[in-house]
Amino acid sequence: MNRDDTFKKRTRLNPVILVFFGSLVSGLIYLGYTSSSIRFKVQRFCFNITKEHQESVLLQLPQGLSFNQPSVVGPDGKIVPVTPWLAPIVWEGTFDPTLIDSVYKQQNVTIATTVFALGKYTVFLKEFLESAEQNYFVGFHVHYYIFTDHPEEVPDVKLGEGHQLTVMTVDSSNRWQEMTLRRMERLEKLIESRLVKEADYVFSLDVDTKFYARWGAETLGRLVGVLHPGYYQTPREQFPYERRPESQAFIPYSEGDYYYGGAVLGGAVKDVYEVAKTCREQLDIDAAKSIEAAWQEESHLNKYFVYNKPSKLLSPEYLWQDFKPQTNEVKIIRFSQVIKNYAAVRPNP
Ligand SMILES: CC(=O)N[C@H]1[C@@H](OP(=O)(O)OP(=O)(O)OC[C@H]2O[C@@H](n3ccc(=O)[nH]c3=O)[C@H](O)[C@@H]2O)O[C@H](CO)[C@H](O)[C@@H]1O
Ligand SMILES: [Mn+2]
Repeated sequence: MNRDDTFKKRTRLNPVILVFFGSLVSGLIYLGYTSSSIRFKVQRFCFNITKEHQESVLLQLPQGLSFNQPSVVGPDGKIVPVTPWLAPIVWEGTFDPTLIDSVYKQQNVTIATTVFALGKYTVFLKEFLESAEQNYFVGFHVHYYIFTDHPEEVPDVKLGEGHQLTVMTVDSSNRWQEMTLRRMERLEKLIESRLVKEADYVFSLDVDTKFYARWGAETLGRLVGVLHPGYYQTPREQFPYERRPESQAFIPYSEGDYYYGGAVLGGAVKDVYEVAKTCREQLDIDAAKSIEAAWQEESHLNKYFVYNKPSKLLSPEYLWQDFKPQTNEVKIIRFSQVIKNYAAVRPNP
């Protein structure tokens, strides 16, 4: 058969093939409109594409860009509910708790929560866990991972439905700075070994804290940081960012929008992994040069957030300090640092 014959054969076959595929396609379209299961699959497929797209948008910023510092409370005393890159700032009154919980319940999400209690900090666990059980993601799947060098001191707190706790025994350190900054490395490893399979979202929280009010699905997002209660009305050149250029956490006086607290870091497992891994790498570079940033991992977290913007910010309602009097703009204190005697709980000054 020469090339011409093949060509003729193909052209002769074409109408048959066309009719066949034509009926197949119209049949599928018909089924698509009549069969609910196919329609459901088509809808799910489209939904996944949209979701994937929205969730993967990284909010990166080049270094050296000049921009004005945004305010958190306006001159009229009113709260500002959004950042200049259009991320929500979660305040009381900006969300409907029942509605937002229902939205995330549909997705059957699991929230991993890492808490470090090394050395004498195990004393904070009881109040932390008891108050969390009253307020923190009530009715959701929550898995606490308690990292400690004293597993026998983890209190037996009754957990609500869907909540579970795993004790992770780790080596002791003799410097408090070491305990706080190694959280990044331990979080990174935990995500690699377990959380990728066990959770959708993860929060890393300070243990010297207490919940006073609801903390629910309004805090979920791709990458979540909290505004530090001590600096949300401070000019950025006075932020306690690391200012020595030798440190990887260095931020120039003309940059940075907010000062974030190291006590809360959260988001989707994959996005928090990027933060933990990057901060751990930067901490390692600093350690090799014998530099420790002003506020350890909090300084590195702030550096990360200046150039990789969080997709959601929690207002200081989500990180207060018990010694700080409540202010007008803060209608509800949800989570707060308890008053601690530094000399009594830390192993070194
Ligand atoms: C409110 C807030 O944002 N606090 C941050 C701030 O001071 P803080 O005074 O809150 O630091 P901190 O003493 O609470 O240490 C941070 C956390 O490390 C753990 N820990 C620390 C010491 C110890 O002996 N055992 C132990 O388990 C524990 O989970 C504790 O909550 O700066 C720290 C870094 O310098 C962290 O970024 C804190 O999150
Ligand atoms: Mn603390």
